[in-house]
Amino acid sequence: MVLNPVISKLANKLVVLASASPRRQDILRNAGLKFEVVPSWFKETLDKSLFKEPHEYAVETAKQKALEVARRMLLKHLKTPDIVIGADTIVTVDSMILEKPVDKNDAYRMLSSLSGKEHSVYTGVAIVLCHDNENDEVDYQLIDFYEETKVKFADLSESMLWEYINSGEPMDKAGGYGIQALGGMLVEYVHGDFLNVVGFPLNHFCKQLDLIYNRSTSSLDEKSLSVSLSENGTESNSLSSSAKHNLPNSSSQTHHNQNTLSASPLNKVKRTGSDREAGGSSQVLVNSSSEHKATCKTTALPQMTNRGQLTVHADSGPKKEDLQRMMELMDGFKASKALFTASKMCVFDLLQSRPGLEAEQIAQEIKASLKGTQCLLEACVSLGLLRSKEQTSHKPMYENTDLATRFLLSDAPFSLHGYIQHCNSTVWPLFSHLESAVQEGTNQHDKAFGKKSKDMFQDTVYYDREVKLRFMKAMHSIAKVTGKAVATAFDLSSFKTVCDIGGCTGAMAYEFTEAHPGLSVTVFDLPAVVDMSEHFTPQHREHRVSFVAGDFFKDDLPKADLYILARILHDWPDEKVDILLKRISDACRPGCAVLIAETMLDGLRPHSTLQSLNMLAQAEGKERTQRQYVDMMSTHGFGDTRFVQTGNFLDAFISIKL
Ligand SMILES: Cc1cn([C@H]2C[C@H](O)[C@@H](COP(=O)(O)OP(=O)(O)OP(=O)(O)O)O2)c(=O)[nH]c1=O
Repeated sequence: MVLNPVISKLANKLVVLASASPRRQDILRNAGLKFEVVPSWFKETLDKSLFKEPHEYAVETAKQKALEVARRMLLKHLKTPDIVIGADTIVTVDSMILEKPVDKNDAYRMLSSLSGKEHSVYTGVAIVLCHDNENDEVDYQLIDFYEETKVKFADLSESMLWEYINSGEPMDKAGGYGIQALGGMLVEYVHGDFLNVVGFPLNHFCKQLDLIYNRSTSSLDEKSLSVSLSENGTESNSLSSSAKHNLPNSSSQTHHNQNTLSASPLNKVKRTGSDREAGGSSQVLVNSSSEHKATCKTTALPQMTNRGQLTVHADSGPKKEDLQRMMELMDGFKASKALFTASKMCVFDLLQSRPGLEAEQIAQEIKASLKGTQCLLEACVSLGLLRSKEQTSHKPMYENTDLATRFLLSDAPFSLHGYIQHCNSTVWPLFSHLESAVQEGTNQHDKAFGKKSKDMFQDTVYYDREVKLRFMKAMHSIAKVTGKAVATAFDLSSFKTVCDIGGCTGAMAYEFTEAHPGLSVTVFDLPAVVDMSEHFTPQHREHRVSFVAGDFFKDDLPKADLYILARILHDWPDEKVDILLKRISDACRPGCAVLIAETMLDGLRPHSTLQSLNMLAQAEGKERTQRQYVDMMSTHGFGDTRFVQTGNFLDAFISIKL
């Protein structure tokens, strides 16, 4: 058997999957591969008209995804992965390339074009192999291939199409369908690798690994394509251009369902910096084949010095995009505070009930100066929160944008008003002491509010009715916005009883009972919280949610088949997480499960890393990576872990008690 020895060759390597696709993660994890997930930031916007064949587009996109991550890991995280895997799945029909639909109408357009026809699904895969060499450089090799699978759809009626679209399944999938789930019902036949349709051609991938690791590597050097990593993460020479012009020997031409290995030769990114380089353009050394070496000059390529520092060499002045980015970063706090202020002064609620008011009228209503109100309204317009319309009097009138209507009204179903007030009143003062938080490694309640926090929640949140209510409203609004995505992330049909540990107002619990008619949920939280939970009981909902008061570090946990920990573990340091997980593990029989919803640090997305800083300044904990959670869970006898990136603020994973 070829597959296991191949996967085991990667056991001690840092393997990185440059993909946010939960399907790809599942396929590779189920094959026994251990890897880190670092989703690529490469935007899938290559000009399709430059590619002669659709699969060339998928391969090129996969390459750019993998190269972007390889380069970012090297430059930003000072960590050299051994292998980075990128992939891109597209559907093609009638000479059209279909990617993920942007909205329901787009999904309709795609699915109706597939109805009753055979189409092709291509997944392009790129494997970037990285090696540190003796000269403190990083050598790269790039291998790519693609796989085609043919799929035939049945004739789809309008009602079927819309029922399927309204299920929500099409939205994050190429061609607007998921063959592995409800979309399977639309399919008459599949010719080729099923997993290729789901997002990753596992068999072909293993064959390529076999060629890389189990056969002679000389073939890697014999191919004549070269690649270097330029500043914007795109390749600067022959590989990408060959794909575009479809040259003979191009990797994208020769790989269709074959086991042939094609790879770029060794490419070196110099890590050593010198005075000479600091003054001029930087160099990327490229061995373009075993026969000759080429030196490819690029400008402004960030370089690692031998002390691991990053230096940027620029020939010209600062670039516009860089300045723009710096400006955005420096202005970030001003934008947040403008949002918080307008929200606190109820500007959005006012304009919802009376759209089209002028600045003067708004100033009167919110009891503020005209000058200040004008500045605030203009800022909100520039941030996309309000729209202004010129009148003949030249005085603009204001109304909410859709974004404001959806998230900023105090009574909207997905209102973030409560969370924004918490950010304004609690997080903002804490963040003004971030420097101390970083120096001391502790929360800043003492400096920001004169509150020592021996018992964190009791001393910082629940000591005062108003502060407690504000905190509960914040947790309530976040749980309402994230709840459905978490509740529907997994098939929970084998569970009957759920305990939502630290479930606060029950907002998450209600989402679970709504999504799963067979479930009943007990919310377990401190007496101070349970006392006030009836303020948040939703109307018109079936009530399979009950509340039990207790301290999850001390009191008996309610019995359940499934324990939910949503935004709980990030509050606590590892020692306390261990205590809590042990208590849950003791309460679980084999087959019971824990569902954790947190933002994961993998990929170092700003939302997650900033949330981790937030936990530092506000609590005792931090955000963690998938790996860290898996390790914690396995210490307490849980395994068979499945992750889902929900696309919402929270990611989710479920672990089963073994
Ligand atoms: C056709 C089809 C696609 N898909 C999915 C696989 C991919 O996740 C997605 C295609 O989009 P991709 O752009 O290939 O991948 P992605 O955006 O999900 O993740 P990333 O770019 O970070 O790698 O469609 C299915 O899950 N089932 C199907 O039947």
